[in-house]
Parts: sequence; structure tokens; C-alpha cells
Amino acid sequence: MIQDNTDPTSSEGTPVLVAVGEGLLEVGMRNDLPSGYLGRGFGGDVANVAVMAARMGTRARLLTRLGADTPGRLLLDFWRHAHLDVDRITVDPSAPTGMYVNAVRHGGHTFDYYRSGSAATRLSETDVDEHLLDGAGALHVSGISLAISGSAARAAERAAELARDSGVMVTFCVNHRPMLRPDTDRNLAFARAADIVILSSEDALAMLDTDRLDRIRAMLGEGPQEIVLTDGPAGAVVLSDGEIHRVAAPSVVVVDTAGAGDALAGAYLAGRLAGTAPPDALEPAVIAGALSCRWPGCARSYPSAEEVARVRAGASPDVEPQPFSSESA
Ligand SMILES: O=C(O)C(=O)C[C@H](O)[C@H](O)COP(=O)(O)O
Repeated sequence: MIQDNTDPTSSEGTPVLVAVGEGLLEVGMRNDLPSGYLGRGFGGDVANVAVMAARMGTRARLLTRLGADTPGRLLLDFWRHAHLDVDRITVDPSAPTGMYVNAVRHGGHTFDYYRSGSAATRLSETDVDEHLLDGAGALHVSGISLAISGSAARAAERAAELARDSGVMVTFCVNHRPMLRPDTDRNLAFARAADIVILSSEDALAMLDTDRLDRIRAMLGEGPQEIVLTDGPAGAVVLSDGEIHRVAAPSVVVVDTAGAGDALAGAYLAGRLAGTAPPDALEPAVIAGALSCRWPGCARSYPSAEEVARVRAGASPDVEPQPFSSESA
């Protein structure tokens, strides 16, 4: 396991978000620029959530496996730079780090994955022990964590059992990825037992055959206290305590929407872990998701807490967007 001491001290003592799943090196392509463009980025849905939560000031820990290769070293360097707690990341020399190509074309994108047999697919219950949740306020898992391999799914499920036994809330992003052939029953069971479920309209249609919030609520049962339904540029809605709150997204010049859902989820969970009520946590979360679209790729495009606050206070969202941590990328 990797030892590290780069925990942000400013948030010491606040509850930790523990994310379980796969990080992926992103190979970015810009087909919308005459010059063409190839650049490295950093993705993997739960890692993105952890990075965004850390950008908002939350302590975030990632449980994953990386290969002993350049993509793995780059990811680890980026996550350290983003102040993630990387103590629970294992370098596994027996398998490569997963990657994906993000081809951006006029705001839209396609992903091609090179992740089968990746180091993260070798996550297993042996990676999970009670110390994983030291200081934890939330355990975060996604449908991708459950889909990459049977052993990774069991690791995530074991972590969720431990979380429940110790009163730590479980949060779940559905993130339906047809190419991973997700097990819908498994995802549904996980979602029903989670405390907070976050899903896009497309995820809802794929997993539940409806994107209507009342039907989603009925199908998820009484387990989840909060359901966040995202709807791209329209913003998002949260259902909690029987009340619905909608938040519209600020309009931004969109370069790439990749990772916007994860940015929203990370900022939302950061707010909830800080004790902010669901409607008030959703507002900065929707802004974070929108701001992340101003730059190509996933986690490098995530705004700082200060930028989110400025836009919330009425500043223009399009002032000099910059990728963060460019020195490590
Ligand atoms: O697809 C996967 O398996 C990945 O993990 C790659 C990406 O980093 C996230 O998927 C981005 O997620 P969105 O926020 O939904 O755009």
C-alpha cells in the first residue's frame, strides 16, 4: 500500500468520503479544433467524485488498484495533487492501469475503453477492512464499481456492509455503462439499500425504465433518504423528506460535458458531509457540474470551491476557465 502524508490539514477532523472503484487515465482528443489535440486527463467515476469533493474541502479517500505503469503513476500523482488520501491504493504489478479515449467533438464526446483486466478489476474483499472507514462520513460506490468485475463488486458490497454496521452512510451513483454489461438486479439491490442515490435521466431509463421521479422513488423503495436526478444542462432535482427541489444550471460555453455528473455528485456529497441540507447542497453541486464543462476532460476541469462560490454569488461562469493541477498533467 502507498503511504502518503498529503492530507489537507485545513479540513482535518471533518468526515471523510471513502470512494471504492476504478480510476482511469484519460487520453483526450479534440476533433473540434483544426490543429487537433491530444492531451492527458484523469477520470474514473468514483475517483472524479472524490476529487470534486476534495476541491470543495472534504477529506476524500480512494480505494482502488493501479498497475505498476506510467498511467498508474500519473493518476497517483494527480490524485495526490488533488489532496486525496491515497493510503488505500495498491499498486498491483500483475495488471495494467485502465484507460479511455475521450474524443470531444463540439461539446459532445465518445469514450473508448481500454480497461478489461485492469488492476482495478482485481479489487477484492481482501482490500476491505475496518480501517477503510476510519473517520468516514460516507462510503461512495457506483454502478461502474459493481460492473468492472465480480471481485470488485464484492469488495464494494463488503465495504457497504461495514459502513452500515458502523453507521456510515452509503452513497451510490448509478452510472449505467452498457459496455460493462452491468447486472441490473445487483445495481438495484445496492441502490435500494443506499442512503443517497444519484442518477441521470439516462441511468434511470436504463435501470428502472422510467425517468419520472415519482416512479423512481417507488422503484427504489423507502431505503434511500435522498434521490438526486440529474438532467444535463437543465440542472438537477433532489427528492428528500417527500419534498422536491429543483436547481437550474447556469449556462456556460460548453467544451466537454465528460465528468460533469461526477462533479455534481462530488460537490453534492461534500455539502451533505458538511451538514448542508439537500436543497442547499444541490445548488453549488449543479454549478460545479456546469463549470466542469468549460474545459475538456474529466477531473482536471473541476472548479475550485471559490469559483463555485463566486458563480453562486452571481459572477459570470465563463471568466478565464483554467484546468487545475496542470503542473501534474
Ligand atoms: O465511463 C467510465 O467508466 C469512467 O469512469 C470514465 C469517466 O471518467 C466517467 O464516466 C465520467 O462520468 P460522467 O460524469 O458521467 O461523464
